[in-house]
Amino acid sequence: MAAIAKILLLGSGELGREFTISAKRLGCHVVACDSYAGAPAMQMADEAEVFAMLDGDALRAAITRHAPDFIVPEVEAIRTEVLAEVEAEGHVVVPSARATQMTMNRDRIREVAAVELGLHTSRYRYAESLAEAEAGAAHTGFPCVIKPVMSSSGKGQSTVRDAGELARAWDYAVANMRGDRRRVIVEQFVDFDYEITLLTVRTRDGIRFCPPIGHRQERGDYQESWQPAAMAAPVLAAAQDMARKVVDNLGGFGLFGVEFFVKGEEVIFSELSPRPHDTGMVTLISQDLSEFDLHARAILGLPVPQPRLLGASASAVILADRDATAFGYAGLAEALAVAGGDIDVRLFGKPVTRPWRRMGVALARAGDTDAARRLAAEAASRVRINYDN
Ligand SMILES: Nc1ncnc2c1ncn2[C@@H]1O[C@H](COP(=O)(O)OP(=O)(O)OP(=O)(O)O)[C@@H](O)[C@H]1O
Ligand SMILES: NCC(=O)N[C@@H]1O[C@H](COP(=O)([O-])[O-])[C@@H](O)[C@H]1O
Ligand SMILES: [Mg+2]
Repeated sequence: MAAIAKILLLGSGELGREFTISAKRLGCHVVACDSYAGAPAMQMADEAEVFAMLDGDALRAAITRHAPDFIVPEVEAIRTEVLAEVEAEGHVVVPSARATQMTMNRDRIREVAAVELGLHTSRYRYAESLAEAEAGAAHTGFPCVIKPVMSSSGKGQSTVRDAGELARAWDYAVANMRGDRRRVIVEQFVDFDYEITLLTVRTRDGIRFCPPIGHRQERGDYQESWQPAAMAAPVLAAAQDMARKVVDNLGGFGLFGVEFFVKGEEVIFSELSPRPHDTGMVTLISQDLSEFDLHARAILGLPVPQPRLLGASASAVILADRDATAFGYAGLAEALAVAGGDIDVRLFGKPVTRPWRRMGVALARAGDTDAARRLAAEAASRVRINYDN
């Protein structure tokens, strides 16, 4: 194999797809894995493997069969105990088996951040029953946010305004949690002014920060993001200091998406991804090196320069609204014709639609972030999904 490195990619969604493109440009061989065939990254990769990554035996078999130089998780739902075992046997897990274990479970990363590192977080309690959730809410006060400790993209998450809504939130969390732990975190609702993702790259030559990314979420899932987010210098410095502490604790090399809420001068750590972040897709148009390029370079031990911002930019998601296997796209030309800035679109090639499933993203670069957000939203709205059934 005349590749510079072999990568086993665990998870093959849109983030893995762009990462695969970045890694392949640098001469890597990529084996893309996920639980279904034809996943976005598989369409770009050298090889594909379909299996349940929470199945420890299947995961270990894939690692043994491919003997990769780097194991690169792309989703959280992975049998991370196996990653810890193979790391101990000499495999390289990106960024580290510890990082994947801590971030797969909200309670574990919360303990690292709030207890071990003493970072400022929202008030919280864990609960394994409705009665414990009620006690948790008594501790946080209302409103509070209930989330399964194992979930992502807002799945199973709800905001509870009063005690009467708790039972429904508990049931919803239990019904939508993944993995095998019936546990939720009850978090104080933070009435933040804005929230950011701070893309933080841990390289052999030290830490690099991308300019902060602002974003807006609905149903716990991201709708639009923009870069740079306007922040006072001391507030950004405080976030950078916290991000540095967390990624140094987790260890390894690669890019992390560290999430914060900001209220006035107060910076509240929320959570992080030890991998490229969905809100960071804006870097596909905003930076000379995207978050995917930075992740690839950091993993491979290549030089990682300070990323350069090319201009104020934004991303806006393109969502499906129903279940379908037969569908097509229209309006791409109209989207790319949006005037007033530089426009681009990514369609992920997902084989089926679901209500709210992210199928693509529109990107825009303009004079300022407000203009970029307007253009990205306009471009996203012009891409239509035509359902045949
Ligand atoms: N305690 C809170 N107070 C106010 N808003 C919150 C709180 N927790 C979560 N949110 C809102 O919900 C969004 C999603 O929450 P969080 O990042 O914890 O979920 P997630 O499922 O891990 O999402 P992702 O995987 O996309 O990062 C946050 O970005 C924020 O907008
Ligand atoms: N917030 C995490 C996130 O955005 N993850 C991205 O979504 C994919 C799953 O999408 P799907 O649910 O449409 O298959 C994941 O594979 C990853 O690329
Ligand atoms: Mg999040």
